[in-house]
Amino acid sequence: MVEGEKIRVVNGALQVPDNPIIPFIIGDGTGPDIWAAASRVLEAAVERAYQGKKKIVWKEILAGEKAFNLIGQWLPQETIDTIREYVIAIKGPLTTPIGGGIRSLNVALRQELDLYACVRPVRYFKGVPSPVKRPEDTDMVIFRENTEDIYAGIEWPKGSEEVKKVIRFLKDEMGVKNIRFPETSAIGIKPISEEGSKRLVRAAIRYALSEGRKSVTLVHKGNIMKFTEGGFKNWGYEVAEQEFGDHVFTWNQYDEIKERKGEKAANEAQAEAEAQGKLIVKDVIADIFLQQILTRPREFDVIATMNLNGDYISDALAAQVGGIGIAPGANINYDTGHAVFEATHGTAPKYAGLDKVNPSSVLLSGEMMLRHLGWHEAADLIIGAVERTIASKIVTYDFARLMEGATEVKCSEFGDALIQNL
Ligand SMILES: NC(=O)C1=CN([C@@H]2O[C@H](COP(=O)(O)OP(=O)(O)OC[C@H]3O[C@@H](n4cnc5c(N)ncnc54)[C@H](OP(=O)(O)O)[C@@H]3O)[C@@H](O)[C@H]2O)C=CC1
Ligand SMILES: O=C(O)CCC(=O)C(=O)O
Ligand SMILES: [Mg+2]
Repeated sequence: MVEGEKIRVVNGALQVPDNPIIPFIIGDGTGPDIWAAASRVLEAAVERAYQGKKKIVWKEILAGEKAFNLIGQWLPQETIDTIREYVIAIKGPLTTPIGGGIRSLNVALRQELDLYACVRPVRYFKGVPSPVKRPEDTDMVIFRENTEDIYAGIEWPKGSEEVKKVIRFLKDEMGVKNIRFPETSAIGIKPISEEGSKRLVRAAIRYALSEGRKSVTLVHKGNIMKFTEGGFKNWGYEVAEQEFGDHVFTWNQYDEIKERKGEKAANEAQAEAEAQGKLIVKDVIADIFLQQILTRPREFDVIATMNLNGDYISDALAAQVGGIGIAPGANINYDTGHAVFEATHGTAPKYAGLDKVNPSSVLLSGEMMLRHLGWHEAADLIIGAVERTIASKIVTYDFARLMEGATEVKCSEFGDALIQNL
């Protein structure tokens, strides 16, 4: 019998008791190692911040290999129902086989619970080894659409009756002539909707305004995928202009002024908007964006993008501030209040059970969770502990191999060091 109380959503706001029950999924591969270390740090931070007045009551829920081995199901309905009931959860990584087998359980959870925003902050901790000269210039928050795009999993394999039917339909009824090798093509579908795009961009803009961020950049490949990724860009500007009015200035507005009054007037309008502290909503094509985050990261702040772009961008940006070992995230539905916190990285199978990898990503996902609950004091303690531990050069293998004079410690020992530094 688990003691504790449920978190509730009342009139759109989270009501967090002092002893909230928080379901967790331990995860596959390195999941058990990082969860063991991170959960101890989270508990210690809460204890230190509130001296027993607040306490998390963990409730394990099953998914992935553990669920399959115990009850023969990869993602039990009970797990989804429990997260729905308890509102907030945290999870370790889950394995997805490549080229066949089950579809991603991570994606399934996001879709089942309609956790439409994958929020991944990317910030630098002093002392972390990085491949770029000024890693501190990278300070961005990715808002990745989490329920649509090719992650909808609508695809058919080469040679199947289904793919033959789809190709026949495309050729005979839709007049499609440019499937280069129809006999040997697999086909996938990319749904991108106005609702899905708008709710994601809306969340990104609200976040940017509430956090005093300077810009939201819509990242897309709308030059090639005109109606899907191009639609995302257009709907993004629409939501910015129609719903946030005077609080924003968009590059769409810039273009309109430029067309009517010339470039000088458009530049002046943007400069005035910036001087007034308005949020700049701009867009960039995804390929050049991947260059510019390296060459001029200071120009980017909050990023709003679709599912696949967001997946690539998350790992690329994580590298700039020290890698996937220190890359947290959250999957959030801002309308229902449901949120599942999880690291950006996967199961890192070659390190499973070695007590080796960096637990910081799942720990910092927990730190995001504490902030989400309004437990800022405990969250601040964790940030301080990460800063101090890295400054003392006590680090896991991923940082140690790139640092001079570092003491390499195990995953669990890094957890111990963090607790000492709380
Ligand atoms: N949300 C989720 O649950 C996710 C699940 N996955 C799944 O995970 C599985 C493995 O995916 P893969 O592509 O190998 O990606 P992973 O992120 O699991 O691992 C790739 C590499 O990243 C580094 N890494 C990962 N985690 C850590 C950590 N905690 N500390 C330090 N370094 C770390 C390691 O680098 P190095 O080798 O340099 O030491 C590792 O070999 C797949 O089944 C995939 O589908 C993937 C992403 C997210
Ligand atoms: O579901 C998976 O296996 C991969 C997910 C992923 O890469 C991500 O969420 O960033
Ligand atoms: Mg990924």
